[in-house]
Amino acid sequence: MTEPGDIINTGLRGVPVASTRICLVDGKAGKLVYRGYNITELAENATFEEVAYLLLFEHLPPEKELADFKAQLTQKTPLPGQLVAALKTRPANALPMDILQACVPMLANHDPEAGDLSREKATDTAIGLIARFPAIMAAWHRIRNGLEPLAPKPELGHAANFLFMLTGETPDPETAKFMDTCLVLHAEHSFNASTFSARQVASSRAHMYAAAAAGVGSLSGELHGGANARVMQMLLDIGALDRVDNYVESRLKAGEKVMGMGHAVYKNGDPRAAILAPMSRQMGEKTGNLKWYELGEAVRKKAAEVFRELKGAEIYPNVDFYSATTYYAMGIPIDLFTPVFAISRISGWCAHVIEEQFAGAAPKPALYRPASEYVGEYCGPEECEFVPMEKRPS
Ligand SMILES: CC(=O)SCCNC(=O)CCNC(=O)[C@H](O)C(C)(C)COP(=O)(O)OP(=O)(O)OC[C@H]1O[C@@H](n2cnc3c(N)ncnc32)[C@H](O)[C@@H]1OP(=O)(O)O
Ligand SMILES: O=C([O-])CC(=O)C(=O)O
Repeated sequence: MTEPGDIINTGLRGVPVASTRICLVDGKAGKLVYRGYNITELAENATFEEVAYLLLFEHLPPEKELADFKAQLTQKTPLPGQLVAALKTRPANALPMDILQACVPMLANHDPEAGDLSREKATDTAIGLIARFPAIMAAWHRIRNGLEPLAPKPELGHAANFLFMLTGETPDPETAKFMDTCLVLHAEHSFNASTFSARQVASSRAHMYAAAAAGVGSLSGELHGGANARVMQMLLDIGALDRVDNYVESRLKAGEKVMGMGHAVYKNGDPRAAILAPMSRQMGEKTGNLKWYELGEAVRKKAAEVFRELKGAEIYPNVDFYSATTYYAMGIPIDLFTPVFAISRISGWCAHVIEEQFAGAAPKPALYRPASEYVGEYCGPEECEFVPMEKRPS
């Protein structure tokens, strides 16, 4: 309950609700840091497996620990047969993010220790979820196309294996590297909506699977991870450079959003977009089709110009803007763009669940329970008197 004069922070923008050692998002400086390491350094030098390890275990892995971690990922990747059988009963037009979200509690069903709330178990479940998210999405894509799921190849890295399990072809090293970098860039982002959802569920001491399923649901929305698919749909709708100005102007003037632009925290640009932009161009060059990169650039410039005119402020592309054209050039189906985000972000969610439940920095995490202002009805000055069914107006 609120008191008169209380300020209502819809969206909790800028309201600190926890301390975290996992990630710094510095909106003013346009800086992103995972456990002390700048994202630019990580994108250039680290693999997704190293980053996932860093997020979960709080340090970069020495060689042997990384080898063990990769072996655990490979060992945990195969899906329970009954889960694959269940996927075969789903309608082919089911949304992939719904499929992914539904599979998370199914994995819990097949884990006899799901209810073990120890830190060791949470870490083990985390590795299992990181291993299986790509397997679930690749299996689902093949099943909906009438194909059998594929087992991973132990000699491939996480990113390359996802592409292999999806397409049945081992990706070329450059494409595999780009996908790996995309996974590094999407792994973590402090208290974004999906991570907050996962932490909020974990704060009730629910298990890792319950928190991860909440994360998937939150990420699916078009204002969050779902924006990458919406960016590509927008570019396809526009279709040609000479239609960009009209499309962007009419959208912004009607008070509608240009997807992939703007950010709740970065007001001077998203550092991940700066890394992804050249990757999107290079993937376009590699496939001999720069059309979507160039169309994106035209949208970005026009949106910034019209936004400045309308609001007197700058707007920049976010991580979802260039990942869209990068994935499209890689041949990833549009409805799998957001699942690719989830395949990476599961590592951040898991690190946050562990922090929330076992490793919180001071002040110690608490069950999330914000307040709300009641603006509903009373019947006069008092609560309403209960009306029996026969006396209610029809
Ligand atoms: C991984 C991620 O989740 S990154 C974000 C992915 N989402 C998108 O790309 C969807 C498009 N972008 C947006 O909707 C927004 O930029 C958000 C929700 C991400 C962040 O919004 P915020 O900056 O926190 O706040 P807010 O919604 O108040 O934006 C400020 C103003 O800019 C406008 N604005 C922000 N982004 C956009 C946009 N992409 N297109 C048009 N207008 C926009 C808002 O409508 C608002 O206008 P108003 O003051 O007249 O109401
Ligand atoms: O932090 C946010 O609000 C959204 C975001 O960029 C992310 O989750 O990667």
